[in-house]
Amino acid sequence: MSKCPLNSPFDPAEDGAEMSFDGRMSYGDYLSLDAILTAQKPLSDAHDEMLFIIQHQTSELWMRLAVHELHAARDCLLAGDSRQAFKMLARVARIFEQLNSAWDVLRTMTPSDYTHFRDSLGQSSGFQSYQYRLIEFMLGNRNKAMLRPHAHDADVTALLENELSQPSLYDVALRLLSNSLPLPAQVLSRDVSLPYQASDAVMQAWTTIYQAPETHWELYELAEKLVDFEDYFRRWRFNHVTTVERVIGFKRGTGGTGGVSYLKRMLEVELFPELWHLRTEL
Ligand code: HEM
Ligand SMILES: N[C@@H](CC(=O)c1ccccc1NC=O)C(=O)O
Repeated sequence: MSKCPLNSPFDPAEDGAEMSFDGRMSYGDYLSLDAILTAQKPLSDAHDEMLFIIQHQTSELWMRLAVHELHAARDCLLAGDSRQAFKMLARVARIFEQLNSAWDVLRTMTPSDYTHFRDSLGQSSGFQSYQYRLIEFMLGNRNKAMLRPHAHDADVTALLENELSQPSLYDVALRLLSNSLPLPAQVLSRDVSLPYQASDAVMQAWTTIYQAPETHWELYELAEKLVDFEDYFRRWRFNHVTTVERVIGFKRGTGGTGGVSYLKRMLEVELFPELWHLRTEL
């Protein structure tokens, strides 16, 4: 007679599942779940504040991985290991795709829901996300004014300043490009802590790559990986500003900026300008 599953439920221990974790590392130990799952501390009674907190915390976790991958990708490019770097850049693009999908969850929060706890946020804002700023700095969108909200935190300031002292991912890409096609000295020895200025000579060089991809395959692949990433990054910015307009309209931001007007201005930022402009020339 076959056993009835309801009368004698399956015991995974019979299948070898470990059931005793006294003194042994468990799933929760390895992942530090005690710390992560007790880090949600709503300041109001509003139901949606939990959504808001978790949305931001998960975004910061994905950004942590993006920083890890971007660091490694830049190191690989500097060491001449482009293939590894391409893998990492592809992953960073996927991370941003993940962040883009996540807006759908936050968009279930209506303006009325948000007003129940917006005042509790004080003057805090995503504008003060140091990981977001680090990602922008790593990619090449460098603006020293963005250090100021972090002046109260010496460690974060040091982290961001250290990043500004190193060539950005795009600076490294241009150094690789210059190994195959000559670039002006002012591009290669620029002060990397300053914002990047688009250059005709760089656009000419990238245009040459795109006109004969098969003879410059690695540089072509690198360029397309960068464009692919910027494509996802632009979508993130667009999703953000659209969600913000939907939730707070044209109110000023808690961080003190004009809100939607500031975020719309950021939509115009080009991380890898020549890689977009060359397309008109092909
Ligand atoms: C209802 C949801 C949200 C609203 C109303 C909102 C609103 C705003 C506003 C108004 C700004 C401009 C700065 C200011 O004055 O505050 C801003 C900046 C920012 N927000 Fe959000 N935000 C939302 C969700 C998010 C989420 C989920 C993230 C993910 C981490 C995020 C990350 C950022 C970042 C990184 C900036 C700085 C952007 C830059 O400087 O280019 N925001 N947000
Ligand atoms: N800047 C938002 C507040 C906000 O969104 C926020 C506040 C604290 C922590 C993260 C936030 N998210 C993104 O800016 C606002 O003006 O309503």
